[in-house]
Amino acid sequence: MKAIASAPAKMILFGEHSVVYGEPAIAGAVNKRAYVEIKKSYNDKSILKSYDLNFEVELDTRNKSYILKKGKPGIIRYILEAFYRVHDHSPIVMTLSSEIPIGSGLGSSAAVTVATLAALYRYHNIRFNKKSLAHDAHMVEQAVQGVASPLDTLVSTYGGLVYLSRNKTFEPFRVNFNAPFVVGYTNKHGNTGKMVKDVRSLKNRNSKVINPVITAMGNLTNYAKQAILKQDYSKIGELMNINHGFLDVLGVNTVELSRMVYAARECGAIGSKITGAGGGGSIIALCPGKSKEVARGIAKEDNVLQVNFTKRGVSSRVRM
Ligand SMILES: Nc1ncnc2c1ncn2[C@@H]1O[C@H](COP(=O)(O)OP(=O)(O)OP(=O)(O)O)[C@@H](O)[C@H]1O
Ligand SMILES: C[C@@](O)(CCO)CC(=O)[O-]
Ligand SMILES: [Mg+2]
Repeated sequence: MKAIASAPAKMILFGEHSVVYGEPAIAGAVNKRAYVEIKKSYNDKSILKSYDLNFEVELDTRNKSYILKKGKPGIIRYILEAFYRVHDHSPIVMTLSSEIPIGSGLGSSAAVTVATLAALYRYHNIRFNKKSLAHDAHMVEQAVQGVASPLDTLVSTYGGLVYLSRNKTFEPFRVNFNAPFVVGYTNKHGNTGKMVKDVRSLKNRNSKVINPVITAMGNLTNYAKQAILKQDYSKIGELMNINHGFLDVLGVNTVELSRMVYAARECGAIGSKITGAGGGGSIIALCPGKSKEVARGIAKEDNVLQVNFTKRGVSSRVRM
């Protein structure tokens, strides 16, 4: 018997970082996924491995520890946190494969966490639904990162384009929003846990300056919600540019991200901004009628990822 699960990456359109302080955010699932398979091990060892990410770990479930046979511990921490919450001591082999660039602001950690938990629940025949899964995945991200909003794990679980409000209710957008975005990413990775902590200490050191910025980011997201409902691309673009400026204020911008953001605008994007935690990672550019030009402009020095929004969230099953 095998348990199989997959979950999508996400793109944050508005509200990264400010969402950690309870401000609203808008994000959508995209058609790049993380896939997890869990099956019984035929020796007494439990192994977690990924060919894509080039790691292999032997689990010591009784001591909640592990031996790293190959690769970097990074993303493994999310998988282990999920395992220790659900798994017993029975030996298994878990394989992860992922189409999502890691540490690039596209929610690789959330997708891996959601897919791992869903596969574990299937493997152990534990009842779950999207609400409980999104909650549990958020707990895992929070445990690993210290601080995390529920946004990434919600989007990865439910799929679609969603608005997370100030009181943490989340609403799917009822419009068919197919705005043409180009994603650019650098080879320099960000680390969400570190970026969130850096923003928090900047905020603590300069609260009277940074607190109003965070509130303004929330207000901006609410304007953006209206603009999306009206499919008003030029307003969305204008708000993306302002949002990028605020993220720069929070200190999560980098030379590479700036380079991509301005290259995109020069090539005809009507809005461009960091997406995700920053410190490396990705930008998104809204470029109606100019996608090819913008992709070419970014690709001169960085990488382009072709993505589309998807309604498909987590998916899981058991195969005999
Ligand atoms: N090559 C790698 N192999 C394994 N883990 C990695 C590798 N590169 C980065 N990591 C780890 O992967 C994790 C990525 O999660 P993180 O939340 O930082 O990024 P993300 O989810 O892709 O972006 P965001 O949270 O901004 O959407 C980090 O813990 C990082 O240490
Ligand atoms: C930076 C952040 O807002 C988004 C990371 O994709 C962190 C979080 O919401 O947990
Ligand atoms: Mg993450």
